[in-house]
Amino acid sequence: MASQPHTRCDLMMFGALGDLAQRKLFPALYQLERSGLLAPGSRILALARDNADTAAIRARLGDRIKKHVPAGEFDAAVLTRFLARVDYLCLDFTDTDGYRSLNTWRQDSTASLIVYMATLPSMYGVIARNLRDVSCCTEHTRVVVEKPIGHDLETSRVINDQLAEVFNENQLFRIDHYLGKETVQNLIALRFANNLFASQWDQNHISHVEITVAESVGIEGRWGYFDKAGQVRDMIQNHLLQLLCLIAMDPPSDLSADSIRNEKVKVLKALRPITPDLMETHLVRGQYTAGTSAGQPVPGYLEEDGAVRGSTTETFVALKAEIENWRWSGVPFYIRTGKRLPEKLSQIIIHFKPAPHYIFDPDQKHLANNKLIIRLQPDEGMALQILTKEQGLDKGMRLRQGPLELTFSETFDAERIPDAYERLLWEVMKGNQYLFVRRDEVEFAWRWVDQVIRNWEDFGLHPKRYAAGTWGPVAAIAMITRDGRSWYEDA
Ligand SMILES: NC(=O)C1=CN([C@@H]2O[C@H](COP(=O)(O)OP(=O)(O)OC[C@H]3O[C@@H](n4cnc5c(N)ncnc54)[C@H](OP(=O)(O)O)[C@@H]3O)[C@@H](O)[C@H]2O)C=CC1
Ligand SMILES: O=C1O[C@H](COP(=O)(O)O)[C@@H](O)[C@H](O)[C@H]1O
Repeated sequence: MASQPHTRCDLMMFGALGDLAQRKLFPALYQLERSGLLAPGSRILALARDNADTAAIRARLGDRIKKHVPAGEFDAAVLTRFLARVDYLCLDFTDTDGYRSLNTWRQDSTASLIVYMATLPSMYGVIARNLRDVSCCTEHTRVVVEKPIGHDLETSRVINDQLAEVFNENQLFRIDHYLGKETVQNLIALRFANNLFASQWDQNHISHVEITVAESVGIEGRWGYFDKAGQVRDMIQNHLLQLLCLIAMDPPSDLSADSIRNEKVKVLKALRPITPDLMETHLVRGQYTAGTSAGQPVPGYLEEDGAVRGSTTETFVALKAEIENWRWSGVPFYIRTGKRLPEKLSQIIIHFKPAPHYIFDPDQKHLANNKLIIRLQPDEGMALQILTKEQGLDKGMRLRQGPLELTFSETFDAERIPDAYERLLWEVMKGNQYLFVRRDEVEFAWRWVDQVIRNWEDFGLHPKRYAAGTWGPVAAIAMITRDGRSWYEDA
């Protein structure tokens, strides 16, 4: 991370007492303070509808920050310094007149204004219009909005239109927090700084790609939200498709936001629809039943707090995505993501094709594919599985598979890996949009996801059960096995 604070900012945090703000955003702002990256004079206005004063809200935020920041990174003096920047205003976001107090807080401040909408997407348009009506924003105001943008293409267009009534696209910072993860950004460095990979990155050299984003947690008290979304809307439409784009996109001509986003859009446009005739071979939906997590018994999805009996929402999905373009023709991207899987693990495996002519022991031919394993979380790093000769006089030319290994925490010691939200907030402060999602990306992703959902509904594809603590329904294993492959498991 750059070591200089950027320009002075006034940050308005709508939804300051909500789950995201308390668990992620304020701890991330605290970390920026700790790293000396909040410019002197930068201020934060916490906005929520609790009737409380600034002192009470500072105390509450202090408690939450202490709870969510690792003990070794907590410093009472930093917290005091940080909380001194925070003011609180009680506001119902629908109350237009109440917004005049925002101008009082700004007091003709010349600091850059950042508006963070950490609240329900149905509020985004309301907040935007109210800010405009009291003249609280200018064409320089930066606006951060959270995912999901809508429930489908149509509703996302409504939200995007409402935002566009007030703000230009270059003012909008649509968050996909996976883009803020250090290792996700590393995909760009890996692919475009190393000619070794750049020259091998296509259907001539790669047989298939696997993307796994597994979570061990269940619904975590968000059943009401999650049941309307499901794993495809909650994870595939945004995080997983963004990962796929970063792996599959053509080289951008530079690192500017639009160069990168143009290339990602081309990938989204080239995704093959999963039509009804492909439902049984390309898509598996799952829902967890009671099982275990970290050795403890856990309830099934339909037994969680707030659950409604009979829900057919998926908590797991595995799918085979195909990209219909020159580079990726014939290279399936196997994607799986789910809740209550055995561990938290996000990784991408690039499976290279074998050498054109094999001259070693036929019994070892199954070893012949090189693999690049990119570990996004935890234990961030990369490993290239290569073949070498077994050591020893009696071994002849027996092959052995082993990794060329790069574990970031061991190789680049001491550097703490910043949380995604720290990075993203820092980029908003700098006004850099390259880690944020442009409107057409959101809409092309919805277009693809909408047809997947429409087709499974028409087809009647119900979720298959899997016990909490397992790797999803067996059908997900069958899907890849049918193609003569298997999900990568670390030996
Ligand atoms: N939580 C998470 O881990 C993640 C959340 N997100 C997204 O972030 C956004 C916020 O999510 P989350 O924090 O979980 O949601 P919460 O419901 O916890 O927070 C939303 C906040 O908005 C407030 N709010 C709603 N309507 C009004 C209003 N009219 N006036 C004033 N305040 C209002 C709520 O206040 P009140 O309590 O008084 O109703 C609440 O504090 C959502 O878009 C969500 O999809 C994205 C990724 C992960
Ligand atoms: O956006 C979301 O992401 C989290 C997973 O994020 P991670 O950084 O912990 O991998 C997921 O649990 C949540 O359902 C989803 O809304």
